[in-house]
Amino acid sequence: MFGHSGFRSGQECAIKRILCGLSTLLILSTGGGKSLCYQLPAYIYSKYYKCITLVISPLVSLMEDQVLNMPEFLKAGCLHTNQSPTQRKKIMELIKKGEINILLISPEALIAGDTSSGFAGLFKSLPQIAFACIDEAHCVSQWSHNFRPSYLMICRVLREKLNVKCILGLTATASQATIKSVINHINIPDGVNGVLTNPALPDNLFLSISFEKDKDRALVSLLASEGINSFSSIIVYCIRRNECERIAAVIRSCLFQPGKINMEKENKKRKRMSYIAEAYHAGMYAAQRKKIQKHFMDGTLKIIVATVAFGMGINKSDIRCIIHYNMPPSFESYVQEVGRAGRDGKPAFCHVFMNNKNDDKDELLKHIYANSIDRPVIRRLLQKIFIPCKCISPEKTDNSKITNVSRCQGHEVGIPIDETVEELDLPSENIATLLCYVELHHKHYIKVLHNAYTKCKISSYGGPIKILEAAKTCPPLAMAYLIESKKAASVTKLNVLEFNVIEVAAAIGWESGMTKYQLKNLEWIVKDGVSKRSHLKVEFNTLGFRLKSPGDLSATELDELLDDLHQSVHVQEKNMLYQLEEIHQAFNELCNKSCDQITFSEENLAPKSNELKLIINDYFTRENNMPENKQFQERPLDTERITSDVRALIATYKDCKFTGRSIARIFQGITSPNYPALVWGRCKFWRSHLHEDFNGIIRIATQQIINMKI
Ligand SMILES: Nc1ncnc2c1ncn2[C@@H]1O[C@H](COP(=O)(O)OP(=O)(O)OP(=O)(O)O)[C@@H](O)[C@H]1O
Repeated sequence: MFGHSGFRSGQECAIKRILCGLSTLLILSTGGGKSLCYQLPAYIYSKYYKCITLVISPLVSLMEDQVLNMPEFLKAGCLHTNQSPTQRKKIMELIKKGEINILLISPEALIAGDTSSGFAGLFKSLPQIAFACIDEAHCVSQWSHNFRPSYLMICRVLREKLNVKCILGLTATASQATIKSVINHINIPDGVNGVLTNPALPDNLFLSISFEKDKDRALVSLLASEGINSFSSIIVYCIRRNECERIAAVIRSCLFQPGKINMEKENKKRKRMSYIAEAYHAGMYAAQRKKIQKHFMDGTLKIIVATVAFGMGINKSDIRCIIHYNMPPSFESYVQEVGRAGRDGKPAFCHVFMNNKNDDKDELLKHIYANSIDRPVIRRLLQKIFIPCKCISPEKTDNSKITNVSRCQGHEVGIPIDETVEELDLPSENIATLLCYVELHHKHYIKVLHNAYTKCKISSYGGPIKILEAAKTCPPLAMAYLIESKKAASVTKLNVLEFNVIEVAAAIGWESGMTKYQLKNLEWIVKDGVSKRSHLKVEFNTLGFRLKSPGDLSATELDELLDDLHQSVHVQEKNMLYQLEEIHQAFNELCNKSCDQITFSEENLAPKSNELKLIINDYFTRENNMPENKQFQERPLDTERITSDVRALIATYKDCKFTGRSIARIFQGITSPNYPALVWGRCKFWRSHLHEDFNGIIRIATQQIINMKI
C-alpha cells in the first residue's frame, strides 16, 4: 500500500515497538524514511480502533504539504496557529466525526489545546490517541543545536492532559547527550535500547572541504565547473543574512547565461526572480520567502543562497549539491544541512569553504558568547520568579495532629516579557531558555505555564465610585485595590485602575484564568433579569511568561539554585565551544588546498569523504562528548588598549549603565536588546576588538567599571 518492497534500516523495529506501545527514539539520516514509521502504525491502529495519531511538527509552513503528501488511504489534517478560525473549525468537526487518522499539530497549538479560545474544546473532541509522534525530537534537549523551550511543554501536555503513553521521537541528528535527555523527556522504558539509529550520513553523499583565499572566486568557479554546473538544484549556506544577498548577487552576475533561462517564464515575469540564484533568510518578508522556496521546489530556481532558516523539513529529492560558504558551528548542524542533498539516493556533493584567517570561527564564537548570561542577571530573574510568600501550611496526620510543616505549594507568577527583556538586556528566547533550566532543575521548584497577558486595566465611565462599587462583589478587584493602595494611596480616586492580574490571582489563591474571567464579567450587569453593559471597560495587556513557583525558598536554596543555573549556562557555552572546536579541527585536517585542485567525481572524493564520515560517526557515538576539563585556547588580549577603550566608552556614554558583558558585546559587534547593532553600529567602539578573547574583555571591562565607580 505504501509502494515499498521492503523496510529500510531501523523502520521495521521502530514500527513494531510503536505497535507494542513502547516509546522510541528513531534517528535516521535525512531522507532515511522516518515518515513511514508513524504512518504505518497510525494506519494499523486506525483499522482496529477508533483512535487518532498526533504528529507534532515545528514547521507550520510545511504542514499543509505534509498533509498533501500523505498516502490517500490515510486521512490527515493539520492544526496550527496560522489558520483562520473557519479552517480550524472544519478540522475540529472532522476530528469529532472520526474522519481524521493523523493530526499534524504545531507545538503552540498543542500547548494552547485546552485553553486558548482558538483551540478551545480540541482536547475534548479528540478520540483516544493511539500514539504521538514528535518530529525534530532533538529540540526537546537543551544540549541540541536547536533547543526549543516549547518542546518541553509538549511532553508534559501529551502525558498529563492527553494521557498519551507512547511517544515516537524522530530526528536526523542527536549526540549522546541529546539522546540521553530525549530518553528522559519522552520516557523510553528501556532507555538506550529504545533508541534506533543508522549512520549519520548516507553513502551517496560525497563530502569535501577546501581552504580558499578568495571564497567568492572559488564559489563561482566551483558552480561553473564541469559536473556541478549541470545540477538543477543547489543550496549555498552562509552564516550572515547580508552575505546571502551579496553572494546571490555575485552568482547572478558571474553566472548569467541567458540561453539557459526559461525565457517563456522570464518574459511573463519581467525579471522579478533571477532563476539562477536568490537569497533566503529570516530577515526577508514571509511572502518573498515563500515565493523563493516555491520556485526552488518546483525547479525554476537553480541556486538558493540561504542561512539556516532554509531547509528544515524541505523534501526535495534531487538537490545534488550543498555548499557551505562558511564553516558550520557543529557536526549536528552540518549533518542536518548536508542531509538535504541526494534524498533520491543518487550521488550528491557537499563542499565546505574554509579560510586561513579563521573569520568564520570568530563569527561563530560571537554567536556562542552572545547567548551567555552573567550571574547577577540570573539572580535578578530568580528574584522575579520566587516572590516571598507567607504560606506555611502544616501537614496533618489522620488524627488531625500537626506533624510537620510542609512547603509552599506554589503561586502563579507573571513576568512581563518586554519589561524583563529590557531590564536584563536579554532576548526573550534566552529568558525562556533560562526558565526551562529552572524547571529542569532536580529540585523541580517551578512549572512553566503558557504565556499570558499579565496586566489588567479597568476604566470607568462613571467615575471612581463605579470601580469601588464593583469591588464589593468581585474579590479579585478588591484585592487589586488592596495591593495598589499600598503603592499609592490615591488609587481609589482614579477613573482607571491598572494592576498585575497574576499577582492579584496569586494573592487570593485563584487561577489567573478564573480571575480574568471574573474581571471581564465586570463589563456586564444584570438588571431585572436582563444583561446589559456596565460602566466599566476591562482590558488585558502586556504579554508575560507565566509560571507556578513557591515563595518559601530559603536564602541557601536560592543560592544553590543560582549556582546550578550559572553552571548550566557555563556548561552550555563550553559545550558549544567544544562542538565548534571539534568541527574546526576535523575540517582543518581533511582540508584540500583549494577547490580548483579537486575533481568532483565519486572516486576522487570517496577516500577523504569516508574519513570525515568516520570522524562524524565517532563524534555521534562517543559516550563522553564533552570532556569536563577541556580547556580552550584563549585568544589574545591587548589589555592596555581595551582598558583605555573601556574608559573612553564609559566617559562618552555617561547615561548608560554598562556591564562588563555589554561592553564586550559592543567591542565585538554583538547585538543585544539594549545595545542593538542598528543604533550602536555607529559608535566608534562597535566591533573594535573583534579578534580578542570575549571573556577576557568582560574581565577587564568589569574591573574598569569598578575602578571608575571608586
Ligand atoms: N522502505 C522504503 N523503501 C523505499 N523507499 C522508502 C522507504 N521508506 C521511505 N522511502 C522513501 O524515502 C523518501 C524519504 O522518506 P521520508 O520523507 O519519510 O524521509 P524522512 O526521514 O522523513 O526525511 P526528513 O528527515 O527530511 O524528514 C521518500 O520518497 C519515501 O517514499
